[in-house]
Amino acid sequence: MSLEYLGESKSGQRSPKPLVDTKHSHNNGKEVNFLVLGKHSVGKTALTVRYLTKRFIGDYNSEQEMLYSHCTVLDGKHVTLHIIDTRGQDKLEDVSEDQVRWADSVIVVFAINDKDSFELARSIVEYIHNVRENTNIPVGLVANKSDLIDRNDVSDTELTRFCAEFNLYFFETSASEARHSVIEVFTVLARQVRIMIKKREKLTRFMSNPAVAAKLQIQQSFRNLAERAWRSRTSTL
Ligand SMILES: Nc1nc2c(ncn2[C@@H]2O[C@H](COP(=O)(O)OP(=O)(O)OP(=O)(O)O)[C@@H](O)[C@H]2O)c(=O)[nH]1
Repeated sequence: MSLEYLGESKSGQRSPKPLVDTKHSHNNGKEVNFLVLGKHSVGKTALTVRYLTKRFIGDYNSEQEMLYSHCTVLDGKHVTLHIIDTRGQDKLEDVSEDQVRWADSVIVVFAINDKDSFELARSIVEYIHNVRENTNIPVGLVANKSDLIDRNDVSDTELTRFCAEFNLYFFETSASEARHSVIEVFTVLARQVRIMIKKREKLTRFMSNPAVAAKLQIQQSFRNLAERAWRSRTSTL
């Protein structure tokens, strides 16, 4: 495993200067961009650091936004994960649209003992959905601090409905007590990103095949002819 710290930003504006080039290059899924969002103190840094270093420190610097680059092996293939651990949002306006566009996958975190953090997570998910409407990216909803189970403030029904509505990958994690739950978040989402990229590439190859393009064109011409015939028939009636 190699871990490389690439940069930091103290900006908390809606569209801070991106830490990385926000133009997308997929490299056949060899690189995956993760964006970690959520209200202050829900455990974004704890989750990210736990995943990268195996450690739970307990006290983190919340002033800085960090970008990490991490090489790992996923399903037998080398993959580099770029992870932006954001500073934490107080309101939706603190989310950077540039970063949402940069991401191949977004991890939206809330803490189970903080109902407000769930409400903000809800708004963030809706925002991602609007910004990325044409590109279906895997979005993970992470209920962190699951070790504080007796202080759970968010109902299962509410969660199930929300996840179904937005097609979210749901995870319950405890950065402090269960590293395996944290690994699962990054592994499942990175795998989904790779699957989606492969599907998109396959479709692009299929569509760029001249025989397929010609067939589609012929089908479209028939459709246009049929539509014209139908229109002229209905206008004479
Ligand atoms: N009990 C418990 N505490 C946690 C867990 N994860 C994080 N914490 C604690 O929650 C507090 C906030 O954690 P951070 O990782 O700094 O949260 P953050 O979302 O990065 O916060 P900002 O950077 O301010 O946005 C710290 O005191 C952590 O020790 C967890 O799974 N369980």
